[in-house]
Amino acid sequence: MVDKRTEQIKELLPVYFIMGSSNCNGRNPVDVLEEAIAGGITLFQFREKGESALTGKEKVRLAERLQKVCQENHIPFIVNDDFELAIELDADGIHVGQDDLAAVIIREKFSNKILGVSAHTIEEAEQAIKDGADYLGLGPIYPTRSKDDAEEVAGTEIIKRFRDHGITLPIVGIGGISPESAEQVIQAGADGVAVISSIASSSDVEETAKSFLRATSK
Ligand SMILES: C=C1C=NC(C(F)(F)F)=NC1=N
Ligand SMILES: [Mg+2]
Repeated sequence: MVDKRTEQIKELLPVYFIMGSSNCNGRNPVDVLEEAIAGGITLFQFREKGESALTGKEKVRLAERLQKVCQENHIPFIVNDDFELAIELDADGIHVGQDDLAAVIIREKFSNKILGVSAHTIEEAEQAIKDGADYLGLGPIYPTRSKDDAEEVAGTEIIKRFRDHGITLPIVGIGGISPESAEQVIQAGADGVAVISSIASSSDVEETAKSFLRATSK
């Protein structure tokens, strides 16, 4: 059964750029996002994390500025973890991990929005599907420098295993993915790659985003 919602979500996942102020090497995150969009990213997640992360009003103001760039370019704006912020901004969706607010609660309050869930086991994936998740984030596929409390490196094997188990929900791989390794992530059965530092800290953000788009176009 070809589900329309699933197809719509799959079209958003090929190059899923994730970023916060700490990923931009001191550059203006608005410029970085504009360049990434010019390079063809298909989805954006605001993830303000790390010791230098903005908080309170400053975080909201940056989120609003990045959301505006996304709206001007018809790129959905997803918020990581922070449900209050997602509601306050009327974001297009939210991404939560296993230690964040339960997906089932979010699904109730944030009904027709995009809901992404990080999963490391088949059980977590099946629970997320029951809770109404639109896509799963699987990883870290390769060693990552963007998340200091990442689970152990899974390799593209995790994607194959979930697909072989019969998980058909859209999947995006995350963790240390480069333009060179992106194709293997797609070949393993993912619908896209989620990228933080390879794009955000690139010396040519637009070109790097373009190379991911080429690597993930089926
Ligand atoms: C920890 C994360 C894992 N996966 C994803 C996504 F790529 F969106 F699925 N985002 C996160 N913030
Ligand atoms: Mg989280």
